[in-house]
Amino acid sequence: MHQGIPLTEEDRIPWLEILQDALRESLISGKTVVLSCSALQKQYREILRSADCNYHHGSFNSAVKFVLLDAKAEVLAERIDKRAAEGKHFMPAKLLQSQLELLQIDDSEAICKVDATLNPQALVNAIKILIFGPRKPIAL
Ligand SMILES: Nc1ncnc2c1ncn2[C@@H]1O[C@H](COP(=O)(O)OP(=O)(O)OP(=O)(O)O)[C@@H](O)[C@H]1O
Ligand SMILES: O=C(O)[C@H](O)[C@@H](O)[C@H](O)[C@H](O)CO
Repeated sequence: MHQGIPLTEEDRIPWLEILQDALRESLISGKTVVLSCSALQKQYREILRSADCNYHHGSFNSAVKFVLLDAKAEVLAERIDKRAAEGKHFMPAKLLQSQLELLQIDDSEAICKVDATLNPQALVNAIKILIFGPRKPIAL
């Protein structure tokens, strides 16, 4: 990617399988974890959902939940350019288009979307509500 060449399926699958193992370990030990991963395609997300030993392929009902940090291409391009200018990241902005072309979200997956232009704390709050539901008022 650093050289401006997108990854291939063959590059991604073994990596996703390593992530699946890491998620499975966390699920088995009862830990709640956040995994940040592009998981652009439905088939990639299925690999991660299968970290839940009870997962039935295609049911989308897994202990592994997905949240899409949703932003327009222009916002993403601006952020990538800024990062590249600071020399902080391996991915050149010219790879953004191929990433967006690969991003495939199927409505039936019911993936939670949050507006990635919110500030980080507002994003965390929104994600917590989507995953765990609203906080219950404390009974007096
Ligand atoms: N909510 C936000 N508001 C404003 N800027 C943000 C926000 N989230 C991220 N950014 C900026 O966008 C850039 C990318 O953010 P970050 O490195 O967290 O993304 P990432 O998805 O983890 O990236 P990658 O997977 O490519 O490493 C950074 O310059 C960061 O400061
Ligand atoms: O599968 C891929 O093509 C990669 O995981 C990418 O998605 C990037 O690494 C990411 O966009 C930058 O963080």
